[in-house]
Amino acid sequence: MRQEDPVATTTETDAMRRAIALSARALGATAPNPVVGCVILDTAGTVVGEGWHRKAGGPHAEVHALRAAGAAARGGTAVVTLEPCNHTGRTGPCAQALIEAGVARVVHAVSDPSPAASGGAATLRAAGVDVEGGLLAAEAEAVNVAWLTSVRRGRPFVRWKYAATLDGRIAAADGSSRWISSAESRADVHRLRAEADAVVAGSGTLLADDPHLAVRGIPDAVQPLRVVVDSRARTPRGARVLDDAAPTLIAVSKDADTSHLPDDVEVVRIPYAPRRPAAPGTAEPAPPAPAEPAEPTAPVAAGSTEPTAPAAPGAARTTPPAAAEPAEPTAPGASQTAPPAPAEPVGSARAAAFRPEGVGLDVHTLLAELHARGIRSVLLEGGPTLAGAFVAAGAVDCVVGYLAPALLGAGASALGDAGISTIAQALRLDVTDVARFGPDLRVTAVPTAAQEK
Ligand SMILES: NC(=O)C1=CN([C@@H]2O[C@H](COP(=O)(O)OP(=O)(O)OC[C@H]3O[C@@H](n4cnc5c(N)ncnc54)[C@H](OP(=O)(O)O)[C@@H]3O)[C@@H](O)[C@H]2O)C=CC1
Ligand SMILES: Nc1c(N[C@@H]2O[C@H](COP(=O)(O)O)[C@@H](O)[C@H]2O)[nH]c(=O)[nH]c1=O
Repeated sequence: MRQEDPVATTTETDAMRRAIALSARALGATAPNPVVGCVILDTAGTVVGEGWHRKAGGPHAEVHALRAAGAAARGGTAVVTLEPCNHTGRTGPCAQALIEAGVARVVHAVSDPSPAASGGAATLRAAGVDVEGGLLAAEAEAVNVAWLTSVRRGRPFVRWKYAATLDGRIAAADGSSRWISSAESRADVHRLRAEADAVVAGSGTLLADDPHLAVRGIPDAVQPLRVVVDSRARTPRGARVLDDAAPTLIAVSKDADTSHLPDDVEVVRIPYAPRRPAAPGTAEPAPPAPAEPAEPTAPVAAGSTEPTAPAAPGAARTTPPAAAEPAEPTAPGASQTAPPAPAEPVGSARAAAFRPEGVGLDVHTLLAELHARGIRSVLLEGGPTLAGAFVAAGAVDCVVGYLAPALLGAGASALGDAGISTIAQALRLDVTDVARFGPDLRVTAVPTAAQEK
């Protein structure tokens, strides 16, 4: 059934468009909070105040906008992308602030789905304020999709990004992959990193590429938490991901030896994944499957067995000074620091042989751990083995593929075993956007609604 269009003036619709644009300015900077924008119109419909929520713990969008409007807000309209909050968190309830400012009408786009903060519309109505919801809801939802998904699913939103040739290869037969996509595409990836709270890569990618995974070339970007999913703690001491450009977390198994890692590297222990059957025709042997009891995770400092206090929500990120983009290695596999150990083949059977349980760490527990740290959006940068595990776990909410007009004919394909063995099980997607970046195409797609769990 189609929802009734909200009753709103053209001025209010224009103001909502502006509020949505304002909210997008803080993407990647507000975790664990949503992005929110607000515009205040006076009684004549003139814009008298604007604001957006800039970071967790700081004033909400409505408060910024009301401050800018001053007395001109009285009798006016607040146009806001999310239903005003109704609770006292680190700041006071926005519904109350709007009532105290004498606002006569509130137009919001999206209702707040979080149990703690919802109810603002009812509070406003009870105080005699005219409230209208649903204006440009789809546009506002699109900007806030990560936060809204994290509230609805109780885990971070996951955007899986890869760069492939037109024949679907993400690396050549020798494992080299730098670079498949163009400089323009790679610059866009830094924007995706800046909008994410965490960037996640597997140990295969770490060992093959020695990736850096921080945001480069975007001044004032809030750096995401770099997460390496590395059951056996094979991350070498000199890995680029361990520099101080951004915080880093190494997720290892309960029994991994982390003594070689620098003392200040944060390590979290995650249980192994339960075994899942390999798709027919894949090299991965299916190990026996003892039930891994669900375990609480305990963050530990590297080389220590003592749990350390998890970072406060929203505290996982730092804002270092804008760093210049370092010169990229041009030779395949060439890195700027001590080269890491040679990579194992993609989906290595040897790696599986180490473990009596499933392949790698449990994706759900990993995401729960990140959620508990205030992470609301994850950019999964592969590689194909880890991406396959995320797809198999039903934990990919959006796919961003950069397709380069090149052919390789051999080498790893974009996605490893995802537990899909017959065409009827294909994970069908809806394409939501196609764009050009230099010579490449960027295709954005989301799982079709029918398959959403
Ligand atoms: N073009 C592109 O966009 C990209 C290309 N690449 C290329 O991909 C190749 C590396 O691919 P790949 O080896 O698949 O790398 P991955 O990054 O997917 O790492 C796979 C490894 O991650 C570890 N792991 C931990 N938990 C899990 C889990 N739940 N499921 C699966 N694996 C888990 C396993 O090793 P362990 O148990 O020892 O931890 C596993 O072998 C390189 O050639 C690289 O250049 C990589 C990323 C992007
Ligand atoms: N090869 C390839 C990509 N590879 C991805 O980028 C990571 C390198 O990140 P960084 O070291 O921070 O530049 C690498 O580990 C892998 O995840 N990405 C792309 O956009 N295009 C490409 O052609």
